[in-house]
Amino acid sequence: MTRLIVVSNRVTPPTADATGSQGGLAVAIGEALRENGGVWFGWSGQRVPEFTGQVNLQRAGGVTTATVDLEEQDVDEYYNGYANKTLWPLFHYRIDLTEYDRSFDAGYARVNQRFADTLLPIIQPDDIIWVHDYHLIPLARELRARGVTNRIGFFLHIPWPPMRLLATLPRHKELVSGLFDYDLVGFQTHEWLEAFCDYFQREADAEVGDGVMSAFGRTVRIGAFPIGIDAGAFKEAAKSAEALAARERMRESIAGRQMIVGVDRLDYSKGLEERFLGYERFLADNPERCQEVFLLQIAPPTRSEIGSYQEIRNKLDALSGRINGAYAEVDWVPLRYVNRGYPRAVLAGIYRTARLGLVTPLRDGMNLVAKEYVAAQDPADPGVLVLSQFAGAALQMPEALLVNPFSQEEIAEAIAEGLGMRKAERIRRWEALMHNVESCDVRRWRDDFVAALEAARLPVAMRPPANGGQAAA
Ligand SMILES: O=P(O)(O)OC[C@H]1O[C@H](O[C@H]2O[C@H](CO)[C@@H](O)[C@H](O)[C@H]2O)[C@H](O)[C@@H](O)[C@@H]1O
Ligand SMILES: O=c1ccn([C@@H]2O[C@H](COP(=O)(O)OP(=O)(O)O)[C@@H](O)[C@H]2O)c(=O)[nH]1
Repeated sequence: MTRLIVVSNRVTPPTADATGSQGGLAVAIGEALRENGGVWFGWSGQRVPEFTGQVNLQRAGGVTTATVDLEEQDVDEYYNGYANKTLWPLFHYRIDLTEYDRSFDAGYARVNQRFADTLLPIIQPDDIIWVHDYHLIPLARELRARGVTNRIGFFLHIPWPPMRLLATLPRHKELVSGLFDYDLVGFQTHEWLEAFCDYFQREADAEVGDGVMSAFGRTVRIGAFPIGIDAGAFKEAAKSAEALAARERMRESIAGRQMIVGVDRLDYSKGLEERFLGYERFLADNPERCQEVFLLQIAPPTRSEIGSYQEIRNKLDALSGRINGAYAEVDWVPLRYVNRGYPRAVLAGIYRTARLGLVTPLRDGMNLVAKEYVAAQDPADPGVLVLSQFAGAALQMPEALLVNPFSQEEIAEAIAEGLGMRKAERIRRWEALMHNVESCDVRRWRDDFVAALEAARLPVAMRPPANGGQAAA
């Protein structure tokens, strides 16, 4: 039987959910592998004085993980450096925050080589290999150089930037041409897929056909595969004992008010500063209503060794203090700003209690929180989703109140509209949103990608379309 090997920077076993520290990629991969078997390979998250290449195999929650520790310099140059100081801001259109440093390039190349060396003995002839995200763009090239002929697919969880932004990256073509060593390259949306094609057409005279692109003498399959959640499990999680306890706790503290909720890693791409300003505008514009409302913002710190993340945290500390200082009363604070993570079952209970889900990233590959908020709602009395038009999820969720997250006015108006929305309208919108969350779930994402990867070397006439989510996106 074909075995699936998933490779991502971080490997978070399913048991880690108790800490609430998972990002969306970890959540989605855990769910995908639990059913299929296979191995999840990547960094353990541990730092050691010297890289040994020793692989730690573990089985937890139905998933086999194979992890390696990285040395301090690797973490600095590869994870904090090239991945998160260079590629992350650049791919989220933030060239003002992008740092270019040759030592980062070297560390990034070294870790990709180390991943290839340690993964090599695990690979069996019929395995298909699925590589995730911007940390590992050169991995297929490294594996091919070591003689690996298995099918290898790549999925980018974050946006693909416009050509003119990508061109600001030193040696950009050298980096991204590595994607032609994969058999299939997938994106969250057609918008990112188009930007990808545009780059190679302009920079490498690529030819784009039906689900394929040719350049550098090679042809790669391409497609859009929007990631989803395990909607059924999340719906159930919202009714679990943990969720019920969270709802009870929230109900007491809400004291009859309407709760707005935001849940995001503390990342500048999530638009938290603009969100707080939009909410402040709502408070200023609606003095008669504001004490009936509060915003709960859950924002676990992330990548906190990086200066731009320390800066956004400082800004949000100051801004939340300013808003509460200006508006709070002895028995009410407008903004509950919480810098810690919660398990998803607890989040499910919190989402269900909130009248409004506020999801306003400035740029986001997909955004699973938007889908989780919808899945957790009570069908008979659902809340309203306010969603940034710049999240990948917006293409699939047009029934949300879509906003430009850079506009304080639009955020303030959407909050007012959402809080005042009549039940019939809330139900109508929620049913349409839920239909999409359920039909484009994490299983469909996995099945579509894996089927396209399995078929990647078939003659064109025998291939299924490599456009998994096209109809839904
Ligand atoms: O591993 P970290 O550095 O702590 O970051 C967590 C993850 O963040 C990013 O998630 C992306 O994937 C989500 C699922 O596809 C998507 O909904 C979201 O829009 C993306 O930002 C990152 O891409 C992952 O590699 C990280 O693991
Ligand atoms: O305290 C928290 C905050 C977030 N999450 C989960 O982390 C994921 C965030 O995924 P998303 O795609 O929204 O953004 P990312 O962090 O991957 O950029 C979602 O599944 C959240 O439920 C969590 O488990 N606990």
